[in-house]
Amino acid sequence: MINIQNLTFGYQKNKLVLDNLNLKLEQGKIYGLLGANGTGKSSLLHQICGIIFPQSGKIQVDNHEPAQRELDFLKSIYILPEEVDTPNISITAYAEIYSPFYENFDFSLFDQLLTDFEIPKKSNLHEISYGQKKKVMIAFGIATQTKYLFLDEPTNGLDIPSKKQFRKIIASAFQDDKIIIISTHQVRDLDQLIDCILILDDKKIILQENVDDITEKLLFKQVLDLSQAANVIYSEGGLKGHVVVAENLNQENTKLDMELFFNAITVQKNLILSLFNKL
Ligand SMILES: Nc1ncnc2c1ncn2[C@@H]1O[C@H](COP(=O)(O)OP(=O)(O)OP(=O)(O)O)[C@@H](O)[C@H]1O
Repeated sequence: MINIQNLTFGYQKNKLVLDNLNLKLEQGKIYGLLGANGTGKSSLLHQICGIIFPQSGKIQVDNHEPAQRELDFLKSIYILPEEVDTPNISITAYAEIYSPFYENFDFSLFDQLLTDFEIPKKSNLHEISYGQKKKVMIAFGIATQTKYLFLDEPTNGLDIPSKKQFRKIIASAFQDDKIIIISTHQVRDLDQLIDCILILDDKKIILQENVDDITEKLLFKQVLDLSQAANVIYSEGGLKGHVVVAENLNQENTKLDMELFFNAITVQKNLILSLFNKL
């Protein structure tokens, strides 16, 4: 369980990045932390991990306060940073050196994930591409089997087949006792993987909704002509007509289009928040 109360943080005292942010996350869900560039997604994750510390407010991860950096807490959490910085050693050596910290590290799972990503484990970390490095670190993170797994922009640098593989790997590695947070502004990559969406905007989490609850209230569809859709909240025109977000007044069953939803909330923030009783 992660419980954040009135979290306030800034790199400079008079310039807050997060202001009185509240958030409660429960086990068994993959959360998508969405927000525009610079809204503070990484800063939030780094505070939950105890890498940087709040100015005020309280963060609780199970019975730990991250800023205390207790060993039991640090062992239960793995964060893949947005920028990966690796030593000049082989992948095998990396796993041997860094895995002992994680008592449930699964070497055979690590090998399997490297095979899935088509990366020879004898490769040197300085002699593979940025995308390949990122895949090694994703595989390492999953193999740690920590209760908390935070992935900051994990699909940056991954090619399209690898993004697809990433979604598959995360979905199959996920277990009910874990919390995964994937922070990104590349929302399209995460369709079908996320259980609950968190939107960070204006220094706060302005929306926390399960995907099922979003599609109960909103529908996402493609129409040739805008007159074919009622109660439209947001639309985008394209070559094949329009994609729309509309109020779901007749309990239609449609699939969440995360990118469209994110764009809609950027343009129609108050209207969408009011539908979710967040205003
Ligand atoms: N080390 C730092 N020192 C000072 N300011 C920083 C530092 N790191 C981030 N910032 C600022 O804090 C704000 C939030 O940055 P953060 O990296 O948390 O945002 P983000 O939502 O993760 O962005 P992105 O999507 O671009 O990765 C930005 O305005 C950024 O310029």
